[in-house]
Amino acid sequence: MPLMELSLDTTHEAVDWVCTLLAENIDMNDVHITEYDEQCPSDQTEPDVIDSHWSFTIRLYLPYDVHSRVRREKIVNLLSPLHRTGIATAVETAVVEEKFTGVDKPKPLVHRIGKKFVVVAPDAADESEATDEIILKLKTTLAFGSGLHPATILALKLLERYIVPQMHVLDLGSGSGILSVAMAKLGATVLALDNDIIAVQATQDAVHRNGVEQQVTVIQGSLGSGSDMGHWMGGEAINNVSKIEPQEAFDLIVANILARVHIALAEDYQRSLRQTHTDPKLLITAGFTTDHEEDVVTALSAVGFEVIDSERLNEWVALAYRLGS
Ligand SMILES: C[S@@+](CC[C@H](N)C(=O)[O-])C[C@H]1O[C@@H](n2cnc3c(N)ncnc32)[C@H](O)[C@@H]1O
Repeated sequence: MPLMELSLDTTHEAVDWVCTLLAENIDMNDVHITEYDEQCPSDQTEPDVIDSHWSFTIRLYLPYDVHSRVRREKIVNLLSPLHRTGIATAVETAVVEEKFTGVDKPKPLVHRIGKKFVVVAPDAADESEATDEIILKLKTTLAFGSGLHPATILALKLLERYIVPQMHVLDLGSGSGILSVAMAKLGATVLALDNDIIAVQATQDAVHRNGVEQQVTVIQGSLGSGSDMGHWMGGEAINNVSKIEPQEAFDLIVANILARVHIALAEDYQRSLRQTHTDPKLLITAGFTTDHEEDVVTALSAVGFEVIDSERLNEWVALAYRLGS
């Protein structure tokens, strides 16, 4: 039976967003994402700037029948705001006999991040990991964090430098669970908090899929005053959000979250880190662009955090801090 193929190109910043919109409406098994620039050698580490505006091609397939036009309209309408704001191309339509007519069948997306992380398809077979590789398997869900967004990439690059085995860490705003799984695979024990139930379920799925249940606890909750902040997309209050009181419990906190949340939680971060004789108290913040950097750093410096490292990709920035004693 013929298929209707819809395709569009999109950016690093928007690819998660496109997937989130699609996941709500169609079976993600019929969606294929390929990196735009396949010339990039697989052992190349992430560049600081991505030159090409378009980073990914997304193709999706629908049955070609009497309902196709309506289905197509729905998807085009869904994605048109992204096209209007210049972060996705218009949707192109073709009727094809089989998937990937006229193009090379995309290989499953394997995305290398930093020196160690490799994001693979959610159902990829368990292969023995090369000693220097850490495999992350993630299902596409409505939760943020496929590993393709710059903020996630930058957070992972800092985590691979600062996580050491036996650390106890907090992942605030765990989304898809990608950072929690990565930290567990680096040897940490993790408390993963998200105030959104969809993200909590996605994190639980990622934890099971990657076999790190022993190391990661997942709770629908937030840290201190973060529990009263409501949903990040709309701000409305959310029920059943547990409040984790800030008390000296963690060796490191990572939060890929909006700048205003980092600013509001500066004191809660500070009170949640524990003193050990040997290790510094560490914080990693991501989720904002350089225009918010000064405000975030000012708020965190005021409670004793000192910037010790950074990662940048286009206008996105992630910072690592040490808390002075
Ligand atoms: C940008 S996503 C990050 C997902 C993932 N950690 C990553 O790095 O890709 C931010 C997540 O924080 C969650 N979030 C936003 N505000 C929050 C708050 N006040 N407390 C807890 N979670 C929050 C959102 O639901 C969302 O899943």
